[in-house]
Amino acid sequence: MSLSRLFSPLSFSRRGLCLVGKASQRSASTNDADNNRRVLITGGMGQLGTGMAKIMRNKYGNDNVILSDIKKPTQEILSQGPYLYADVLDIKHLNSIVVNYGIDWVVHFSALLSAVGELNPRKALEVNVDGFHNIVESSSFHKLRLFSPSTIGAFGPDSPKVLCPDLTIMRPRTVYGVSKVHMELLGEYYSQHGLDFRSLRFPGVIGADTEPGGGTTDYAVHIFHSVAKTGHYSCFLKKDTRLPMIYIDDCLRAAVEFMEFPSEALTQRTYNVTAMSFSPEELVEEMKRYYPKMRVDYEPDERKQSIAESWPQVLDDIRARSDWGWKPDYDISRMVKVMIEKIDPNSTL
Ligand SMILES: NC(=O)C1=CN([C@@H]2O[C@H](COP(=O)(O)OP(=O)(O)OC[C@H]3O[C@@H](n4cnc5c(N)ncnc54)[C@H](O)[C@@H]3O)[C@@H](O)[C@H]2O)C=CC1
Ligand SMILES: CC(=O)[C@H](N)C(=O)O
Repeated sequence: MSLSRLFSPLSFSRRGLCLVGKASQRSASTNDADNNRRVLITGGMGQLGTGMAKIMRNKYGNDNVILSDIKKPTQEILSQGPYLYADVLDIKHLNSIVVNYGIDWVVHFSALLSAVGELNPRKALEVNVDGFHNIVESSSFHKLRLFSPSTIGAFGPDSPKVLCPDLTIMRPRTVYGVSKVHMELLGEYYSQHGLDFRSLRFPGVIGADTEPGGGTTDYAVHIFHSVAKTGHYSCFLKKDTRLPMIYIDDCLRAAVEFMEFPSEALTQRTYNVTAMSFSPEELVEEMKRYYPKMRVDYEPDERKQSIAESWPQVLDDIRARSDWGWKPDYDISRMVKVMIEKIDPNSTL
Protein backbone atom coordinates (compact mmCIF):
# COMPACT_ATOMS: atom_id res chain seq x y z
CA MET A 1 0.00 0.00 0.00
CA SER A 2 1.35 3.43 -0.92
CA LEU A 3 2.43 5.96 1.71
CA SER A 4 -0.20 8.37 0.50
CA ARG A 5 -2.82 5.76 1.39
CA LEU A 6 -1.39 5.09 4.83
CA PHE A 7 -1.35 8.79 5.69
CA SER A 8 -4.48 9.70 3.81
CA PRO A 9 -6.95 12.05 5.51
CA LEU A 10 -9.58 9.35 5.01
CA SER A 11 -9.63 6.11 6.87
CA PHE A 12 -9.31 3.36 4.29
CA SER A 13 -12.30 1.08 4.25
CA ARG A 14 -12.38 -2.30 2.62
CA ARG A 15 -15.81 -2.89 1.23
CA GLY A 16 -18.00 -5.88 1.07
CA LEU A 17 -19.11 -6.51 -2.48
CA CYS A 18 -22.51 -4.91 -2.73
CA LEU A 19 -23.47 -5.97 -6.20
CA VAL A 20 -26.19 -4.75 -8.48
CA GLY A 21 -27.24 -6.02 -11.92
CA LYS A 22 -24.95 -6.86 -14.81
CA ALA A 23 -22.21 -4.50 -13.72
CA SER A 24 -21.97 -6.53 -10.55
CA GLN A 25 -21.42 -9.77 -12.42
CA ARG A 26 -18.40 -8.17 -14.00
CA SER A 27 -17.14 -6.75 -10.74
CA ALA A 28 -17.08 -10.27 -9.31
CA SER A 29 -13.96 -10.66 -11.44
CA THR A 30 -12.28 -7.55 -9.99
CA ASN A 31 -9.03 -8.32 -8.23
CA ASP A 32 -7.62 -7.09 -4.93
CA ALA A 33 -6.05 -4.03 -6.56
CA ASP A 34 -9.56 -3.05 -7.68
CA ASN A 35 -10.77 -3.32 -4.10
CA ASN A 36 -8.18 -0.74 -3.04
CA ARG A 37 -9.32 1.74 -5.65
CA ARG A 38 -9.96 5.37 -4.79
CA VAL A 39 -12.06 7.50 -7.12
CA LEU A 40 -12.39 11.28 -7.47
CA ILE A 41 -15.58 12.53 -9.16
CA THR A 42 -15.44 16.14 -10.39
CA GLY A 43 -18.61 18.12 -11.13
CA GLY A 44 -20.29 15.84 -8.62
CA MET A 45 -23.28 18.10 -7.92
CA GLY A 46 -24.49 17.83 -11.51
CA GLN A 47 -27.07 15.51 -13.07
CA LEU A 48 -24.73 12.52 -13.22
CA GLY A 49 -22.45 13.04 -10.21
CA THR A 50 -24.50 12.00 -7.21
CA GLY A 51 -25.88 8.90 -8.95
CA MET A 52 -22.37 7.89 -9.96
CA ALA A 53 -21.12 8.35 -6.39
CA LYS A 54 -23.93 6.12 -5.10
CA ILE A 55 -23.10 3.29 -7.51
CA MET A 56 -19.36 3.51 -7.00
CA ARG A 57 -19.64 3.75 -3.20
CA ASN A 58 -21.74 0.58 -3.20
CA LYS A 59 -19.04 -1.16 -5.19
CA TYR A 60 -15.81 0.30 -3.87
CA GLY A 61 -16.69 1.51 -0.36
CA ASN A 62 -18.06 4.80 0.90
CA ASP A 63 -14.79 6.49 1.83
CA ASN A 64 -13.11 5.40 -1.39
CA VAL A 65 -15.26 7.61 -3.60
CA ILE A 66 -14.75 11.34 -3.20
CA LEU A 67 -17.36 13.60 -4.68
CA SER A 68 -16.28 17.15 -5.54
CA ASP A 69 -17.65 20.32 -7.10
CA ILE A 70 -17.51 24.10 -6.70
CA LYS A 71 -21.08 24.02 -5.37
CA LYS A 72 -22.10 23.72 -1.73
CA PRO A 73 -23.53 20.23 -1.16
CA THR A 74 -26.83 19.50 0.54
CA GLN A 75 -26.78 17.91 4.00
CA GLU A 76 -28.02 14.70 2.38
CA ILE A 77 -25.05 14.56 0.01
CA LEU A 78 -22.63 15.39 2.84
CA SER A 79 -24.04 12.56 4.92
CA GLN A 80 -23.50 10.03 2.10
CA GLY A 81 -19.69 10.19 1.94
CA PRO A 82 -16.61 12.37 1.46
CA TYR A 83 -17.19 15.67 -0.30
CA LEU A 84 -14.60 18.29 -1.30
CA TYR A 85 -14.58 21.72 -2.87
CA ALA A 86 -12.54 21.30 -6.06
CA ASP A 87 -12.33 23.78 -8.91
CA VAL A 88 -11.01 22.03 -12.02
CA LEU A 89 -9.35 25.30 -12.99
CA ASP A 90 -6.96 24.94 -10.04
CA ILE A 91 -4.39 22.30 -10.97
CA LYS A 92 -2.37 22.62 -7.77
CA HIS A 93 -5.42 21.82 -5.69
CA LEU A 94 -6.35 18.93 -8.00
CA ASN A 95 -2.84 17.51 -7.61
CA SER A 96 -3.02 17.86 -3.84
CA ILE A 97 -6.31 15.94 -3.74
CA VAL A 98 -4.86 13.15 -5.89
CA VAL A 99 -1.80 12.85 -3.63
CA ASN A 100 -3.45 13.36 -0.23
CA TYR A 101 -6.34 11.02 -0.91
CA GLY A 102 -4.44 8.39 -2.90
CA ILE A 103 -6.68 8.73 -5.96
CA ASP A 104 -6.40 6.03 -8.68
CA TRP A 105 -9.37 6.86 -10.90
CA VAL A 106 -10.90 10.17 -11.94
CA VAL A 107 -14.45 10.52 -13.22
CA HIS A 108 -14.45 13.98 -14.76
CA PHE A 109 -18.00 15.37 -14.91
CA SER A 110 -17.31 19.13 -14.65
CA ALA A 111 -18.58 20.86 -17.78
CA LEU A 112 -20.91 23.49 -19.19
CA LEU A 113 -23.51 21.76 -21.39
CA SER A 114 -24.69 22.73 -24.87
CA ALA A 115 -27.41 25.35 -24.29
CA VAL A 116 -25.78 27.03 -21.32
CA GLY A 117 -22.41 26.94 -23.13
CA GLU A 118 -23.80 28.99 -26.04
CA LEU A 119 -24.94 31.63 -23.53
CA ASN A 120 -21.39 31.94 -22.18
CA PRO A 121 -18.86 30.50 -24.65
CA ARG A 122 -15.87 32.01 -22.81
CA LYS A 123 -16.83 30.26 -19.58
CA ALA A 124 -17.55 27.03 -21.46
CA LEU A 125 -14.06 27.10 -22.98
CA GLU A 126 -12.56 27.76 -19.58
CA VAL A 127 -14.30 24.90 -17.77
CA ASN A 128 -14.46 22.39 -20.64
CA VAL A 129 -11.04 23.03 -22.19
CA ASP A 130 -8.77 24.58 -19.52
CA GLY A 131 -10.41 22.40 -16.86
CA PHE A 132 -9.83 19.29 -18.95
CA HIS A 133 -6.19 20.30 -19.57
CA ASN A 134 -5.67 20.31 -15.80
CA ILE A 135 -7.46 17.00 -15.31
CA VAL A 136 -5.63 15.21 -18.11
CA GLU A 137 -2.25 16.60 -17.03
CA SER A 138 -2.77 15.59 -13.41
CA SER A 139 -4.12 12.15 -14.41
CA SER A 140 -1.17 11.53 -16.69
CA PHE A 141 1.42 12.73 -14.17
CA HIS A 142 -0.02 10.55 -11.39
CA LYS A 143 -0.74 7.59 -13.75
CA LEU A 144 -4.48 7.51 -13.06
CA ARG A 145 -7.33 6.01 -15.05
CA LEU A 146 -9.41 8.90 -16.42
CA PHE A 147 -13.03 8.71 -17.56
CA SER A 148 -14.32 11.89 -19.18
CA PRO A 149 -17.67 11.64 -20.98
CA SER A 150 -18.24 13.05 -24.43
CA THR A 151 -21.59 13.59 -26.08
CA ILE A 152 -23.72 13.43 -29.22
CA GLY A 153 -22.94 17.17 -29.21
CA ALA A 154 -19.46 16.32 -30.51
CA PHE A 155 -21.13 15.58 -33.87
CA GLY A 156 -22.33 18.25 -36.29
CA PRO A 157 -24.60 18.76 -39.29
CA ASP A 158 -22.13 16.96 -41.59
CA SER A 159 -22.17 13.80 -39.45
CA PRO A 160 -24.61 11.03 -40.48
CA LYS A 161 -28.09 11.64 -39.01
CA VAL A 162 -29.01 7.98 -38.70
CA LEU A 163 -26.75 5.29 -37.28
CA CYS A 164 -23.97 7.79 -36.76
CA PRO A 165 -20.83 5.68 -36.17
CA ASP A 166 -17.88 6.20 -33.83
CA LEU A 167 -15.55 7.31 -36.58
CA THR A 168 -17.02 9.87 -38.92
CA ILE A 169 -17.02 13.59 -39.79
CA MET A 170 -17.45 15.60 -36.58
CA ARG A 171 -17.38 19.43 -37.12
CA PRO A 172 -19.77 20.43 -34.28
CA ARG A 173 -21.37 23.90 -34.34
CA THR A 174 -21.49 24.58 -30.58
CA VAL A 175 -18.69 25.57 -28.23
CA TYR A 176 -19.72 22.54 -26.14
CA GLY A 177 -19.20 20.23 -29.11
CA VAL A 178 -15.90 21.84 -30.06
CA SER A 179 -14.64 21.47 -26.49
CA LYS A 180 -15.71 17.81 -26.41
CA VAL A 181 -13.97 16.93 -29.70
CA HIS A 182 -10.88 18.62 -28.28
CA MET A 183 -11.27 16.57 -25.09
CA GLU A 184 -11.60 13.28 -27.01
CA LEU A 185 -8.57 13.98 -29.21
CA LEU A 186 -6.37 15.24 -26.38
CA GLY A 187 -7.31 12.27 -24.19
CA GLU A 188 -6.45 9.92 -27.04
CA TYR A 189 -3.16 11.77 -27.57
CA TYR A 190 -2.24 11.32 -23.89
CA SER A 191 -3.28 7.67 -24.08
CA GLN A 192 -0.60 7.15 -26.75
CA HIS A 193 1.83 8.32 -24.06
CA GLY A 194 0.64 5.99 -21.30
CA LEU A 195 -2.53 7.55 -19.83
CA ASP A 196 -5.48 5.16 -19.38
CA PHE A 197 -8.02 7.57 -20.87
CA ARG A 198 -11.60 6.47 -21.62
CA SER A 199 -14.60 8.35 -22.96
CA LEU A 200 -18.19 7.51 -23.89
CA ARG A 201 -20.30 9.70 -26.13
CA PHE A 202 -23.57 9.88 -24.18
CA PRO A 203 -26.89 10.84 -25.71
CA GLY A 204 -29.35 12.97 -23.70
CA VAL A 205 -29.53 11.56 -20.17
CA ILE A 206 -32.96 11.19 -18.57
CA GLY A 207 -33.22 10.86 -14.79
CA ALA A 208 -35.76 11.81 -12.15
CA ASP A 209 -33.61 12.80 -9.20
CA THR A 210 -31.50 15.76 -10.27
CA GLU A 211 -32.25 18.83 -12.33
CA PRO A 212 -30.33 18.69 -15.64
CA GLY A 213 -27.58 21.27 -16.10
CA GLY A 214 -28.64 23.28 -19.17
CA GLY A 215 -28.61 20.97 -22.19
CA THR A 216 -30.63 20.79 -25.39
CA THR A 217 -32.07 17.40 -24.38
CA ASP A 218 -33.31 18.68 -20.99
CA TYR A 219 -36.90 18.90 -22.25
CA ALA A 220 -37.11 15.11 -21.87
CA VAL A 221 -36.64 15.51 -18.11
CA HIS A 222 -38.59 18.76 -17.59
CA ILE A 223 -41.70 17.33 -19.27
CA PHE A 224 -42.16 14.67 -16.55
CA HIS A 225 -41.96 17.18 -13.69
CA SER A 226 -44.17 19.73 -15.39
CA VAL A 227 -46.90 17.26 -16.42
CA ALA A 228 -46.92 15.65 -12.94
CA LYS A 229 -47.47 19.10 -11.38
CA THR A 230 -49.74 20.86 -13.88
CA GLY A 231 -50.81 18.38 -16.57
CA HIS A 232 -49.14 20.67 -19.11
CA TYR A 233 -45.73 21.26 -20.70
CA SER A 234 -44.43 23.86 -23.10
CA CYS A 235 -41.69 22.21 -25.17
CA PHE A 236 -38.69 24.21 -26.44
CA LEU A 237 -38.09 21.85 -29.38
CA LYS A 238 -40.32 21.15 -32.39
CA LYS A 239 -42.47 18.08 -32.00
CA ASP A 240 -40.63 16.01 -34.63
CA THR A 241 -37.05 16.67 -33.39
CA ARG A 242 -35.67 13.18 -32.90
CA LEU A 243 -32.61 12.75 -30.65
CA PRO A 244 -30.76 9.82 -29.08
CA MET A 245 -31.45 9.34 -25.35
CA ILE A 246 -30.54 7.08 -22.43
CA TYR A 247 -32.04 6.46 -18.98
CA ILE A 248 -29.63 7.50 -16.22
CA ASP A 249 -29.26 4.00 -14.72
CA ASP A 250 -28.09 2.69 -18.10
CA CYS A 251 -25.79 5.68 -18.57
CA LEU A 252 -24.06 5.26 -15.20
CA ARG A 253 -23.87 1.48 -15.56
CA ALA A 254 -22.25 1.93 -18.98
CA ALA A 255 -19.65 4.26 -17.46
CA VAL A 256 -18.80 1.88 -14.61
CA GLU A 257 -18.67 -1.24 -16.79
CA PHE A 258 -16.50 0.60 -19.31
CA MET A 259 -14.17 1.91 -16.61
CA GLU A 260 -13.76 -1.56 -15.14
CA PHE A 261 -13.04 -3.20 -18.49
CA PRO A 262 -9.41 -4.27 -19.00
CA SER A 263 -7.54 -1.60 -20.90
CA GLU A 264 -5.84 -4.00 -23.29
CA ALA A 265 -9.21 -5.39 -24.44
CA LEU A 266 -10.43 -1.99 -25.67
CA THR A 267 -9.85 -1.31 -29.37
CA GLN A 268 -10.49 2.42 -29.07
CA ARG A 269 -10.64 5.07 -26.35
CA THR A 270 -13.92 6.79 -27.28
CA TYR A 271 -17.16 4.89 -27.95
CA ASN A 272 -20.73 5.87 -28.80
CA VAL A 273 -23.37 4.46 -26.45
CA THR A 274 -27.12 4.80 -26.85
CA ALA A 275 -30.37 3.25 -25.72
CA MET A 276 -33.28 4.81 -27.67
CA SER A 277 -34.18 7.69 -30.00
CA PHE A 278 -37.42 9.63 -29.94
CA SER A 279 -39.00 12.99 -30.76
CA PRO A 280 -41.05 15.06 -28.28
CA GLU A 281 -44.30 13.89 -29.91
CA GLU A 282 -43.25 10.23 -29.61
CA LEU A 283 -42.41 10.79 -25.93
CA VAL A 284 -45.80 12.45 -25.40
CA GLU A 285 -47.54 9.47 -27.03
CA GLU A 286 -45.84 7.14 -24.54
CA MET A 287 -46.62 9.42 -21.57
CA LYS A 288 -50.30 9.60 -22.58
CA ARG A 289 -50.68 6.00 -21.47
CA TYR A 290 -50.31 7.40 -17.93
CA TYR A 291 -51.67 10.92 -18.47
CA PRO A 292 -54.38 10.64 -21.16
CA LYS A 293 -55.34 14.31 -20.64
CA MET A 294 -51.85 15.81 -20.66
CA ARG A 295 -51.35 18.85 -22.87
CA VAL A 296 -48.16 19.87 -24.64
CA ASP A 297 -47.52 23.08 -26.60
CA TYR A 298 -44.56 23.48 -28.88
CA GLU A 299 -42.77 26.81 -28.63
CA PRO A 300 -39.39 26.10 -30.21
CA ASP A 301 -36.44 28.07 -28.89
CA GLU A 302 -34.48 29.03 -31.99
CA ARG A 303 -31.06 28.49 -30.41
CA LYS A 304 -31.85 25.10 -28.88
CA GLN A 305 -33.72 23.96 -31.99
CA SER A 306 -30.74 24.69 -34.22
CA ILE A 307 -28.41 22.85 -31.82
CA ALA A 308 -30.73 19.82 -31.83
CA GLU A 309 -30.98 19.84 -35.62
CA SER A 310 -27.18 19.78 -35.90
CA TRP A 311 -26.95 16.50 -33.94
CA PRO A 312 -27.49 12.90 -35.10
CA GLN A 313 -30.94 11.40 -34.56
CA VAL A 314 -29.73 7.85 -34.01
CA LEU A 315 -26.29 6.72 -32.83
CA ASP A 316 -24.59 3.51 -33.86
CA ASP A 317 -23.00 1.93 -30.78
CA ILE A 318 -22.10 -1.43 -32.32
CA ARG A 319 -18.46 -1.13 -31.28
CA ALA A 320 -19.31 -0.59 -27.60
CA ARG A 321 -21.60 -3.62 -27.83
CA SER A 322 -19.01 -5.85 -29.43
CA ASP A 323 -15.86 -4.63 -27.63
CA TRP A 324 -17.01 -4.48 -24.01
CA GLY A 325 -20.53 -5.88 -24.01
CA TRP A 326 -22.62 -2.70 -23.75
CA LYS A 327 -26.37 -3.32 -23.79
CA PRO A 328 -29.07 -0.94 -22.51
CA ASP A 329 -31.81 -2.18 -20.19
CA TYR A 330 -34.27 0.68 -20.77
CA ASP A 331 -36.27 1.42 -23.92
CA ILE A 332 -38.72 4.34 -24.13
CA SER A 333 -41.65 2.54 -22.49
CA ARG A 334 -39.61 1.24 -19.56
CA MET A 335 -37.96 4.64 -19.12
CA VAL A 336 -41.32 6.46 -19.09
CA LYS A 337 -42.77 3.99 -16.58
CA VAL A 338 -39.87 4.34 -14.15
CA MET A 339 -39.72 8.15 -14.48
CA ILE A 340 -43.42 8.44 -13.67
CA GLU A 341 -43.16 5.96 -10.78
CA LYS A 342 -40.40 8.12 -9.29
CA ILE A 343 -41.77 11.59 -9.99
CA ASP A 344 -45.49 10.96 -9.62
CA PRO A 345 -46.09 7.74 -7.67
CA ASN A 346 -49.84 8.47 -7.40
CA SER A 347 -50.45 8.47 -11.15
CA THR A 348 -52.51 5.59 -12.50
CA LEU A 349 -52.38 3.76 -15.78
N1 LIG B 1 -26.53 15.08 -18.81
C1 LIG B 1 -26.47 14.74 -20.09
O1 LIG B 1 -27.49 14.63 -20.79
C2 LIG B 1 -25.14 14.48 -20.72
C3 LIG B 1 -23.97 14.72 -20.06
N2 LIG B 1 -22.77 14.49 -20.68
C4 LIG B 1 -21.53 14.80 -20.01
O2 LIG B 1 -21.51 14.23 -18.71
C5 LIG B 1 -20.82 15.11 -17.83
C6 LIG B 1 -21.69 15.39 -16.62
O3 LIG B 1 -22.87 16.01 -17.10
P1 LIG B 1 -24.00 16.56 -16.11
O4 LIG B 1 -23.86 15.95 -14.78
O5 LIG B 1 -25.27 16.42 -16.83
O6 LIG B 1 -23.60 18.11 -16.07
P2 LIG B 1 -24.19 19.23 -15.10
O7 LIG B 1 -24.21 20.50 -15.86
O8 LIG B 1 -25.43 18.76 -14.44
O9 LIG B 1 -23.05 19.30 -13.98
C7 LIG B 1 -21.79 19.83 -14.23
C8 LIG B 1 -21.16 20.19 -12.90
O10 LIG B 1 -19.89 20.80 -13.18
C9 LIG B 1 -19.67 21.73 -12.15
N3 LIG B 1 -18.65 22.72 -12.53
C10 LIG B 1 -18.78 23.83 -13.29
N4 LIG B 1 -17.63 24.51 -13.29
C11 LIG B 1 -16.74 23.83 -12.51
C12 LIG B 1 -15.41 24.04 -12.13
N5 LIG B 1 -14.72 25.13 -12.52
N6 LIG B 1 -14.81 23.13 -11.33
C13 LIG B 1 -15.49 22.04 -10.90
N7 LIG B 1 -16.78 21.80 -11.23
C14 LIG B 1 -17.40 22.68 -12.04
C15 LIG B 1 -21.04 22.40 -11.95
O11 LIG B 1 -21.09 23.04 -10.68
C16 LIG B 1 -21.98 21.22 -12.08
O12 LIG B 1 -22.35 20.68 -10.84
C17 LIG B 1 -20.42 16.35 -18.64
O13 LIG B 1 -19.12 16.22 -19.10
C18 LIG B 1 -21.38 16.29 -19.82
O14 LIG B 1 -20.81 16.89 -20.96
C19 LIG B 1 -22.69 13.99 -21.94
C20 LIG B 1 -23.83 13.74 -22.65
C21 LIG B 1 -25.14 13.91 -22.08
C1 LIG C 1 -26.54 15.59 -25.03
C2 LIG C 1 -25.78 16.43 -24.09
O1 LIG C 1 -24.57 16.42 -24.10
C3 LIG C 1 -26.50 17.29 -23.13
N1 LIG C 1 -27.65 16.66 -22.57
C4 LIG C 1 -26.93 18.55 -23.83
O2 LIG C 1 -28.08 18.56 -24.35
O3 LIG C 1 -26.12 19.47 -23.93
